[in-house]
Amino acid sequence: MEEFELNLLPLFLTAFLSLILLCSITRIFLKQERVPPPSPSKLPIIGNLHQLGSLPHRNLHSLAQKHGPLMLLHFGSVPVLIASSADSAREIMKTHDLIFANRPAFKAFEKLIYGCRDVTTAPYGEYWRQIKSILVLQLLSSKRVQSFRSIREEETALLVKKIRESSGEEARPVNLSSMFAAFANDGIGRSAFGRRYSESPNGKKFLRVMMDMMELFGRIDIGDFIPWLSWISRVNGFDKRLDTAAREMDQVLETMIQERLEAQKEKNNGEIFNIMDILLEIYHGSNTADDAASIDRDTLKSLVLDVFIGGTDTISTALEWTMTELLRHPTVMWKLQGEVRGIIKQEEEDNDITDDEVERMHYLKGVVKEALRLHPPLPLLVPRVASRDVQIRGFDVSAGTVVMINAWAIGRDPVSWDQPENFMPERFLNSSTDFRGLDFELIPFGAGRRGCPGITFAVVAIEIVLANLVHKFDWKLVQGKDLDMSESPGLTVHRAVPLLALASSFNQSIQ
Ligand code: HEM
Repeated sequence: MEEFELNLLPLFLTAFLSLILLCSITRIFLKQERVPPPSPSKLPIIGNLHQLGSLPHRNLHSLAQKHGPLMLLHFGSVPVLIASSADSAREIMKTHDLIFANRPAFKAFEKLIYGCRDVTTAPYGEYWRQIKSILVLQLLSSKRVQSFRSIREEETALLVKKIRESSGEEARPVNLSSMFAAFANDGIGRSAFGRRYSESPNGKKFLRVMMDMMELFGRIDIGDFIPWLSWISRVNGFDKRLDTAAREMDQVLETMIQERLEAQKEKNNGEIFNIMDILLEIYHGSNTADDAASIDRDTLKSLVLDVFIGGTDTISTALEWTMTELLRHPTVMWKLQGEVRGIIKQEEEDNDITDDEVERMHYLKGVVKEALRLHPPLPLLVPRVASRDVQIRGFDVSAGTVVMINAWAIGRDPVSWDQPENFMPERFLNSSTDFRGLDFELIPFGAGRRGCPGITFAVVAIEIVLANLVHKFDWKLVQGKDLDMSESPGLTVHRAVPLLALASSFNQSIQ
């Protein structure tokens, strides 16, 4: 028996060693089979962070031209997938939308937005589904956007008045950038809180803190990418700035809630007409919508921030770039004026342009699409993160990889667009290509589950402003000055220098 056991030992040992060998070979073999997307070379510790520069969409576009439409970069120790073609965007936001439905939890988001309790930064899951449905079905539905029509019309009329006044008899240059910013702030302010916030002390503080927040969002916090260097943000004051902005914003929002509750008591008519009113109803449990979920106070404030952060800078930037392109392309401007002035009948000349009339302005719609193609306000959209391992266009992408989609590069991709660098709204006239998330060559609003819920709100505002500006004025560049097309760094990419133009009032009846 002993002899038998002894004889078996070498056999067991051989079998055991063979098994280990087999496992190792299989592992090596499987590892070799994993094909990561191509990567530019990186530096120790910082990875590819140094290649982002101040305008990452442009630098990533140049890198993609060398390495392909799917690249794997490393920001510090974090793998970041960059998608720069319509096909790769489609795979991420349509084929594998669920896997990429999460957002990375950056520290600025966590600190500034109540631990990511808003729709934009909340992790994908039941909570996000509930609050997104509040935004989509209650705050930004087509019906609700329609109900804000009088606000849009009044704010547009005010913009036209300001242009007339600031231009004067002698046609002084008008600063369109600052006027568009005021239009977006006041339009959203009135839709959200029922009043123009640029007029009250608390509102002014709100706008100041909001600007601070936007600046902080646009910064790279080194600790998000190289965790052992997170102490730098404590030393250089970044953490303190985040804490101060979060505290100040909370105070301002609390004051707004109190003001709104007081206003409701005074009126005592329970009339619901703005976003804060609806949110307060949901918060107090008196909302009667079928799917009304309850929300706590931090969620209420986070949703207000969603509307402000999502809507103000983006709308004013879109207007700024569209007018820039119109001023640089007088033939397009002339064609657009022809369309708008042809539809607005002479006797209505001083009346507001209606939504129905705008619906018939097909060239205007082409102009807006073309401007958003060349100048998506958020050129890298809002980052997503892979929740599990997945293959994209034959490449292996690991769970935890952050994903950035370069909508700016996709809008200029010669594979999708003829003469991509040229501003040609005509390209949309006989085309069904739209920006609502079905055509991946044009995705200024993103697509899929995490797509922008504010498209209708934004587009009707942009269209009505442009229709009025080209209807009521003739426009020229400030004499002798070519338009500087530089972009300013940040999450939302504005013009680096304000847009100045000459406006002269147009009177249809004397033409
Ligand atoms: C021209 C105007 C606008 C542009 C270009 C724009 C663009 C975008 C983009 C690119 C995203 C990310 C989409 C994705 O990950 O696929 C987004 C998300 C979002 N936008 Fe907009 N947006 C605009 C206007 C608005 C407005 C007016 C609001 C609200 C009033 C708004 C609220 C939001 C929110 C809450 C999200 C987060 C959605 C989510 O994560 O589920 N946006 N927007």
